[in-house]
Amino acid sequence: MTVTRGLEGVVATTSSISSIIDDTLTYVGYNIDDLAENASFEEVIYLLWHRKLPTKSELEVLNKQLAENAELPKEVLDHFKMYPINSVHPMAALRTAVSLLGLYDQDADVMEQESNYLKAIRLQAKMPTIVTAFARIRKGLEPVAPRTDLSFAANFLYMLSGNEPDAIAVDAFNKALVLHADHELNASTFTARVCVATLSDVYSGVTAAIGALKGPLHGGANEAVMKMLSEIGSPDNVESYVREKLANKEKIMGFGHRVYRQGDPRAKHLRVMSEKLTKLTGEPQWYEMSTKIEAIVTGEKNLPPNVDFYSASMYHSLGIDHDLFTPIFAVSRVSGWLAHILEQYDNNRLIRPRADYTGPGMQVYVPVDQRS
Ligand SMILES: CC(=O)SCCNC(=O)CCNC(=O)[C@H](O)C(C)(C)COP(=O)(O)OP(=O)(O)OC[C@H]1O[C@@H](n2cnc3c(N)ncnc32)[C@H](O)[C@@H]1OP(=O)(O)O
Ligand SMILES: O=C([O-])CC(=O)C(=O)O
Repeated sequence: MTVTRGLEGVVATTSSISSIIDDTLTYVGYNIDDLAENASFEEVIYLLWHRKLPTKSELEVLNKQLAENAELPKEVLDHFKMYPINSVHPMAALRTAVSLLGLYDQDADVMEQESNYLKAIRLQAKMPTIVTAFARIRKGLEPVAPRTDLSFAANFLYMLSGNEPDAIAVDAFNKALVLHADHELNASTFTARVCVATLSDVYSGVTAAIGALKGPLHGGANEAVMKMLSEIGSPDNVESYVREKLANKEKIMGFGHRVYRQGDPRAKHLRVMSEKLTKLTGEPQWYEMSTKIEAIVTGEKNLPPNVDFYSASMYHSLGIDHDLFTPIFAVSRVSGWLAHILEQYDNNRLIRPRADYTGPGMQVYVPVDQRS
């Protein structure tokens, strides 16, 4: 057997959702640069789920469906109050809440295409409400109910703070949502597809994907980047901190990628937003530190920053708690997970690779009282 560690380079499925070819990322053939500059996140959701950009009326229907489904069942809100609120990570809370939502969806196990599409809408609509409600409840604040007249990006920021966000914040947050929406067969998307390929339900697929996104080698890296920036504390400390880490063969979070070689095309958009927002908030040191880190890691290791690097300082500048960065990634990426889950159902085959066994050869069972 030939083992490909980490399945590097293995092509495990066909997909018509997003592609990475020669370091260019496209969603259904649209370059990510074009979408980041021009599209609303709602348009991107439609694009990923229907493989075409919506007409005005199609977009209005989707917006209405998302708005109408954003409220959480009371049971889910009450459940948050039972969590060990001061120690639980919001990604664990999100994973649990999505699983719990499945209990209150009577159609959770209905496997028809239309039913699965409607579940996709319900889940996409509720993800921001879960993340923001949990973020408030743990601070002793009441959750803020979703509004039907705000965009997806504006509604998230509104539910988080209780105040209507300004246009600059909404634009930046919308761009971040667009940039994180899908990424071919990344680890969490693959996890979702493996899960539903057993013909398990949509809630199970998304719950599994959240678990995979949580790790610091994947979506959890954005929070880890902010932890690193906070530890470094000032641009003057960057040089010694980074060089010591590299000398100890430790990884610098937010750098490197399994697929991109020249660089992650999403990072430049986040870099621009990080520069703008850190200046606006009077904390340019976060951006300055980030660019210094980039210069050293790129120079020493030839590793460019990935999507998680500049998103950290950008989200920080929006006043968002650091442990909400990865849940925000999930709020966007669930659109991609759901697109892949629906695609998997449409052309399903169980995903079941092999393992090259390296344990002992045949052994004879010895009863427990005869073992030394
Ligand atoms: C949304 C996302 O998931 S984007 C990725 C987010 N993750 C991170 O930012 C975490 C930091 N980066 C990493 O750990 C890796 O680059 C990954 C997980 C993204 C990709 O991993 P892989 O393709 O398996 O590469 P692997 O970890 O084998 O690294 C290859 C070599 O580059 C080095 N390397 C890779 N990333 C880094 C890094 N961030 N800092 C320092 N060295 C690194 C490794 O140490 C290894 O060196 P070696 O060959 O001398 O042992
Ligand atoms: O594709 C990957 O391996 C990780 C990544 O950048 C993403 O999921 O956005």
